[in-house]
Amino acid sequence: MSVSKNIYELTAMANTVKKIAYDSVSVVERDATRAFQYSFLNKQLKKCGGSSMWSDAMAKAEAARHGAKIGGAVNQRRMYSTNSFSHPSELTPEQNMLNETQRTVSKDVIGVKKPAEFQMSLSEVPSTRLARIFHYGSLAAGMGLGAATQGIKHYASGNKSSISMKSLILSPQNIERMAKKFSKMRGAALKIGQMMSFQDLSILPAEIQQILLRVQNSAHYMPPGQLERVMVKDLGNNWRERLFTSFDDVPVAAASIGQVHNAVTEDLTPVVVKVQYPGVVDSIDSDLNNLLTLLTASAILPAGLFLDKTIANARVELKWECDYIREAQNLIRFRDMIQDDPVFEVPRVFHNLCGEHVLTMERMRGLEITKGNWDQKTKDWIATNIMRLCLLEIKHFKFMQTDPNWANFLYNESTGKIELLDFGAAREFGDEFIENYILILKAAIKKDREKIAHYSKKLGYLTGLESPAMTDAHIDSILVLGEAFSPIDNKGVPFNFKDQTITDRVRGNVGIMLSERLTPPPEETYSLHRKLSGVFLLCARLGATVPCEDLFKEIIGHDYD
Ligand SMILES: Nc1ncnc2c1ncn2[C@@H]1O[C@H](COP(=O)(O)OP(=O)(O)OP(=O)(O)O)[C@@H](O)[C@H]1O
Repeated sequence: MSVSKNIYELTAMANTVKKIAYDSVSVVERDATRAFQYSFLNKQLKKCGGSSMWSDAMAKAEAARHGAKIGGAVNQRRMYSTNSFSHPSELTPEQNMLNETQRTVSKDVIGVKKPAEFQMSLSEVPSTRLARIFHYGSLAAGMGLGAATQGIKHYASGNKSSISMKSLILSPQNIERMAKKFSKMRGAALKIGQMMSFQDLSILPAEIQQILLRVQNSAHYMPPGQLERVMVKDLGNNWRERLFTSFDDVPVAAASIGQVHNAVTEDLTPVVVKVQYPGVVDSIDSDLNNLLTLLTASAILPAGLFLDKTIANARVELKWECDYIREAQNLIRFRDMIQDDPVFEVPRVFHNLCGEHVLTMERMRGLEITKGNWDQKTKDWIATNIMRLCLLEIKHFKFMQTDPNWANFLYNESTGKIELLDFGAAREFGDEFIENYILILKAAIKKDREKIAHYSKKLGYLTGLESPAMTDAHIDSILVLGEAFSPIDNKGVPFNFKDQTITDRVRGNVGIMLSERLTPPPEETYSLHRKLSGVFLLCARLGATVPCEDLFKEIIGHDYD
């Protein structure tokens, strides 16, 4: 490949870099980023021996024009670049090597970084809209530069094969970059990660799955001053002395919307206090827009996902999650619904210790269900009950805790109960939706393709104008969903999730479903399917055998009544 071809590809790459960055950043950030790109790319191009498309003079002129802003950007970058949480042992040798390379490369640009380490670390949540735009903008620019650097290295090493923009964008360095930035931003970025990891895992590129996993395992929490401001605003001055016997400064969990502290009330009841990160609620809209631009402009997400609808759904759920008053009401409602159930426990809310951004509830003592070293019988019992609860939520409660994150289910060995957490995204389903959805499920367990198509149209899942291939793919995926519950498949034998291939087979149909679907799925199915697939994955993770057919018969019934 000739030098001019290399330069041509680099130019194209640079244009994409600019597009990603420009689409995502504000005007102020844009100027700084542009100057940044010019000088950096110019330097890299010179290093690899190609003739520079941005001459020194041009770079200098740009640098002079934007000098002050560049200085500001570099300083901010230096300041923010010291937060790191990934442990090198979590990464492959190649990733570690690449990270080392990235550190060397980034030295040129942003100053020296601290070595990566995994621990709960303090980091201020960017809380103003401008600060958040800066972070997304710098991420976009960083990713673009990362891609350009990789491309330059590729050609400079004498490699003549061409390389796709997508593989450059999804380089290990950029994955690391995104995981770190999303963890710092928290809020929308983290939540989207969580949502997608259950809902759309099968259709996301493996690299994105890797980011989501990393982001979910991150552990940043607010510095004391930021925490104090939120607490004073909601609970008043001297809240600590007035309301608690003790309050642990270091949280036990730092999640997407808030962090969770152990505390003890005045009457010595152990509680947890969930404190929301400031600015998270106000930035949902702009964060989501920035994320959407970043992911689509960089071609990271595949086309045809009805992404707008997914994001619109995420927007609603995120706003729910930030509404701690709504979450408290959900906790009370769910606690009431399961009060006679011998298996489940929902924490009690302490109204006098709550506010708009502070939610105090009874501290549960169980252990996350995937973390205990229990015998298979206990695991089967846990999985069976979680599946039972899911069917109860559909048929009887018409109200569902829709976040199937494994951390939201605890098993308390001493009480023999399963404790349920996180009702932020709990939601109601209308009678009509549930009625039609159940009819689809019933048709699925009877393998009645015509009825699946019929009720899918009624529910708005199909328009009736789809290609036969699309209709077949849709019906096949619904049939797969019903398999665990079907008397035809199971004949009274409990379903073994250890050997199931359900998730893989649904994945097989996804390509055609996405490219040929004419209408986005009904809004309710986003959270419902997230929950269902989460419960399936959970049962698989526990290697459980679950009498799904019996549970379905008992709770939902097999007949079209
Ligand atoms: N009542 C409780 N008792 C004990 N631990 C709790 C309780 N509530 C929350 N936690 C701990 O805090 C973690 C985060 O809480 P929760 O899931 O409610 O917050 P969140 O902001 O909705 O988190 P995420 O973004 O992960 O969904 C839980 O996984 C659990 O470890």
